[in-house]
Amino acid sequence: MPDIRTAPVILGDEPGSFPHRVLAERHPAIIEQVREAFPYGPGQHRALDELLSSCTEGVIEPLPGDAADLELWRAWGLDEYAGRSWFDVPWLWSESYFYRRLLEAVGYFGPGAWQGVDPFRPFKRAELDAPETDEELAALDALQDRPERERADALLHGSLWGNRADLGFRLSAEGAEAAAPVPALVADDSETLWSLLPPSGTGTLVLVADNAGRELVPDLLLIAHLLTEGRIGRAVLHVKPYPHYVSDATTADVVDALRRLVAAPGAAAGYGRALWTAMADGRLTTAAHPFSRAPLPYADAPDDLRAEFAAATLTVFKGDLNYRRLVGDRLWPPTTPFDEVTAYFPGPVAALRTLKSDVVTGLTAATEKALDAAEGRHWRTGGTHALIQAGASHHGQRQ
Ligand SMILES: O=P(O)(O)OC[C@H]1O[C@](O)(CO)[C@@H](O)[C@@H]1O
Repeated sequence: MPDIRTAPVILGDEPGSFPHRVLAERHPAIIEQVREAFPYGPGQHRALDELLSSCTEGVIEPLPGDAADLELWRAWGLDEYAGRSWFDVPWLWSESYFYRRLLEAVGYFGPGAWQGVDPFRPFKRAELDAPETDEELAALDALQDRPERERADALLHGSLWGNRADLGFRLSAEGAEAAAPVPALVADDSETLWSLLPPSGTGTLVLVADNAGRELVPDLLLIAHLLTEGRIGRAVLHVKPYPHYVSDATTADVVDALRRLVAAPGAAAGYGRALWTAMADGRLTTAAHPFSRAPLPYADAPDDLRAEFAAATLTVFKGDLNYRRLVGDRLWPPTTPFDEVTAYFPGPVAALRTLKSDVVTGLTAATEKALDAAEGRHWRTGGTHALIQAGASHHGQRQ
């Protein structure tokens, strides 16, 4: 039985490793991509230049003394990590702080005319407007006559594989969508997941969203189905209070996705209208908790958030980043039981995630062996594999 207290926290300090490449290559690429997407002024260009040299060869700088979230970041470890190399602190922390600094550099926090302008909006919009989104929505028409469980499974898989459409990930994994995933699902607890949401259910689903655009649309379709079919009475969609990790969904992205759905032809509009009505009568709400963008695992969630998770019938975490935060961003032996690493979680919990970083738990030894033999380490980060994990047995104990 793997010792869950000793799995090493992932750092970005090993040249050639996946986390190192994200810090050394992806972050500079994101800076340039954002710079090119907007007619920024000289102050913003200067700030982006400074961020570029800081994150590649400098150290972690503290936040400005008047930053509204300074105290939050200090509580999240800023005092401990300021002055150290971006590569030597926990990778999750380093990445999350990079996005905080990027928003700062483009004037997102103001004051000034650029306050609140999402630097990732053009990429999110392009994805929502893409012909692939039309195709995915049109496919809903053929689903309408199928039995409920079949529709539920199709929408669950749509939400799961929608996670492959993450924009930041595409910067360095072009072609992942076309690759043949073998085996596609490395763990499949969908029976457990459905048993937690029986058709006669009236409970609350908390869905901790990941990316906007082509991931958020199928997430919303899944929620619409669960509400309409009475598998849940309420849903709370957790989004980020600020733009984060390139394509993470904010409330503005939920609005864009809902408007896209109601304007679509065919069955898609019906899902959109059902969601619109559910928002109006309170069965669907969005939440943007500050901890959603914390550089920390969910084991450190504050009491109000833990209470919300404890009260939910099921909490579903979407995507790679949320998975890292749910199980802890550590190099677990892949056979470490999912139930064990989520034992701290205060309620039933599930994860829908395509694999885009080294963290993984809950595999059988045979699956791990087959994947290693076929692909070396690539299966962990290539985005061609996915998992559905669910656990109902938990003790809610803090680690
Ligand atoms: O959008 P997702 O599924 O959370 O994936 C984002 C992932 O991309 C990365 O930025 C690089 O893999 C990870 O840090 C992060 O876990």
